[in-house]
Amino acid sequence: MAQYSRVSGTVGLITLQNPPVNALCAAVRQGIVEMLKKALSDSKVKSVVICGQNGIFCGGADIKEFGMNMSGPPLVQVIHAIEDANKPMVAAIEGVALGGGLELALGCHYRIAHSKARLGLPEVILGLLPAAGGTQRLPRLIGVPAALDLITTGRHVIAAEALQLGIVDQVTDHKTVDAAVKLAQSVAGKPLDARRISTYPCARPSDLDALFEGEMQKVRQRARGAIAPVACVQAVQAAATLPYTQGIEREKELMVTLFTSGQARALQYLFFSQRAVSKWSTPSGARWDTSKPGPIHKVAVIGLGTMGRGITVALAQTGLSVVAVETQEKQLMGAKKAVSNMLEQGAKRRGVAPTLDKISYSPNIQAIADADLVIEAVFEDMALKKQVFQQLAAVCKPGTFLCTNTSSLDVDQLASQTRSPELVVGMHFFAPAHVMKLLEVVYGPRTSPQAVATAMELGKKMGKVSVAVGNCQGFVGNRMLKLYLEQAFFLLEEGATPELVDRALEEFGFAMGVFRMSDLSGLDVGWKVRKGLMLGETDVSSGQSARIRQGCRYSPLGDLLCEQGRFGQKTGQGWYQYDKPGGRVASSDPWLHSFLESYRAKHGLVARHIDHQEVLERCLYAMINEGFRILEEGIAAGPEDIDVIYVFGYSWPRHRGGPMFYADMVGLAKVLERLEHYQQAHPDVPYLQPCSLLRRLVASGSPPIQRWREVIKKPHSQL
Ligand SMILES: CCCCCCCCCCCCC[C@H](O)CC(=O)SCCNC(=O)CCNC(=O)[C@H](O)C(C)(C)COP(=O)(O)OP(=O)(O)OC[C@H]1O[C@@H](n2cnc3c(N)ncnc32)[C@H](O)[C@@H]1OP(=O)(O)O
Ligand SMILES: NC(=O)c1ccc[n+]([C@@H]2O[C@H](COP(=O)([O-])OP(=O)(O)OC[C@H]3O[C@@H](n4cnc5c(N)ncnc54)[C@H](O)[C@@H]3O)[C@@H](O)[C@H]2O)c1
Repeated sequence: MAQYSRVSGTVGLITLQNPPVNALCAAVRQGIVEMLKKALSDSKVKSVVICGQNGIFCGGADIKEFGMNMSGPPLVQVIHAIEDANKPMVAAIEGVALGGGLELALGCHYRIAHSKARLGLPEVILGLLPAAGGTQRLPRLIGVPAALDLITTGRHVIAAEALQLGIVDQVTDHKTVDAAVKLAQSVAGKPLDARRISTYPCARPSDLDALFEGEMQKVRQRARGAIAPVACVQAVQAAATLPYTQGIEREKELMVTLFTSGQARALQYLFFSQRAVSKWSTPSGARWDTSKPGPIHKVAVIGLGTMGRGITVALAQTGLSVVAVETQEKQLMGAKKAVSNMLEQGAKRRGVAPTLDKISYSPNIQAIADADLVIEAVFEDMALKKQVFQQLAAVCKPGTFLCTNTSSLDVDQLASQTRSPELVVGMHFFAPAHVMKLLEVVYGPRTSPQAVATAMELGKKMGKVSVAVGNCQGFVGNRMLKLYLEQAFFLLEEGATPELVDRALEEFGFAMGVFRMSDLSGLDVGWKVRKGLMLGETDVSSGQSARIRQGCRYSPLGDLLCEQGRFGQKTGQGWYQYDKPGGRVASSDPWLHSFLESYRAKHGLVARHIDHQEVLERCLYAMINEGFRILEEGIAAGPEDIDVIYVFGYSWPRHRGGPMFYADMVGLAKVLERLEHYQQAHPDVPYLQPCSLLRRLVASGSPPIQRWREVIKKPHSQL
């Protein structure tokens, strides 16, 4: 777990050994203490280097230990022992020094990093703070403003920036351990008092109070209810205002609060879920570790509207050759300009050269003949997409993977237009496609394991968090979203306002409530989909109410707004009003309120008081119930898949872990009880009927989310 050797005669070398990232588990901490004793008691050793095996210094505390009883020496004490050492201690940083790993390095008297190394204190992303002295040492080393930035955002810096900030003393392009040994030799015997960071005074900017007040305001606004960023500011404030020993006590006190919070559990669950989804499997037995992706060098994109443009940018940024096809001349011209702009802006931000030469454009589908993979992104129209897939089958070379970016249409129907349905797979990107991290990879019953593996691998290369899901209407994300939106419409019918619904959801942690979000994405998008499903038009001849479609409750409110030309921000009016078409600042619209009143009067609806709790329960539990159906049908392999989709694709607040994790936190019995309540109150909404998987989980004693898969797998007859 930690190895000791003597190198170059006088340098003790302690190597952390805990693959894959040398996390500081109990055995590693114990190992460091023992090896340090050895080094300090070896009279031949004049200085000591600490490094990590396999080119990685240290990924921090062992996150897997957090849910368990902690044993072994506490990290804070291990780091104090290093700092107190009477021989120079040098950290040789390769790969990463993150969290506790960087804190360990800050306990050393000198730090040298490889030029490609990344350093950071990302604890805030796990709902924690750097509690092994990081909040006290970093501000003393690099100043309060820079430390606040790193600790509250958790961002990683590369070695050059670390050097500039003063976190490391040297950067090397050569073998880091060799350079560290040289440094260790050069400082042997030198006094160490001025090298112990905990003894440094913390430089206080003159406007300290104003600085912390401003930072606190900024962080609270960004945090949307997350408590860790706020605690990070409080801990740094302690560094700036208290002596080190008191500061470290404050750090611990704040950490205990965070450590035992549901938010830290949610964020750590998300950390492992994000990694777990890449280890995909399908009900037919295909798996990530037995399915080999096909080689992809050239990708074609068909249709250069909103999505096609973003996908083209994301592919070119990955370094792949792209052939982009658009049949409308004007769209093609616009796309060329827009894609080039996006690439140039992105390259400027990242300090690299734009990859414009990776893309060729054509109005002709024949241009894609030698592509290895095609992503279709034409209008959401089944007839058109079928036609495009027939063309693809005729034009593409044998073995080309054919992907669709459809957001809800049946991938199997498209596969059936081709001679090789096993090569067809959904690649559902989210807008804007070059920014949003989520990719749903949609497999049908005939999709080959290789096609899934290829789409997942391509997503990974593009920097996406890819989740493999089964084929059904709306897949996972949009299928659940539909019910969330519908409940919000029903709440308006029953007496709520868009402002009330949005406030409840924003207080919960969503960046935007459902109505502000709809205005941003355009009300016409959902209207088109509903018309496609024949939900958006009243069949007057049937004599049925406009509020009943296909035998179930339906709210035509969104359709009525679209019929008035109110498409949201793009037209300057939607659920809110804007100062001009394209305006971004939403304000309440008296027209909308009187429209809702007349609508209710017309349909004999009496407005009642609706509180935030009901908004959350109606919108979120309806969606969660659908999540259980999705799990029961095997459309998603586990709750982690759904939660990752919601956090990365639908801005679900990260500190709440995702909808299924939230259900676990609330308590499955409570979710079931409230769904039963709402189902009785709204018998015309069949999907409020609690899903049988939810009932089975409650009947099995509501096991924690990590054990749901066991219940999902059990045949229903065992109820
Ligand atoms: C009663 C209450 C008392 C409370 C008292 C509280 C006092 C507690 C005092 C504790 C003091 C600790 C203080 C410290 O400040 C806390 C921390 O250090 S938290 C950890 C901070 N570090 C991180 O957040 C880094 C996380 N990791 C990464 O960002 C990346 O993994 C990486 C290191 C950049 C590597 O990325 P990749 O190469 O892409 O690889 P993967 O991400 O796929 O990871 C590979 C594999 O490793 C697992 N893993 C990674 N990091 C850790 C880790 N820190 N601990 C455990 N496991 C880790 C990862 O899960 C992958 O495994 P898999 O999931 O695939 O099996
Ligand atoms: N817009 C979104 O937020 C979003 C998000 C995820 C998925 N999607 C899906 O992505 C697809 C595209 O959506 P969009 O919003 O980019 O549409 P869009 O209307 O912006 O663009 C579609 C483009 O396809 C072009 N086109 C039509 N027929 C063509 C053909 N035969 N060959 C080449 N080009 C053709 C059109 O000229 C147009 O430029 C749809 O399936 C949609 O459901 C959209």
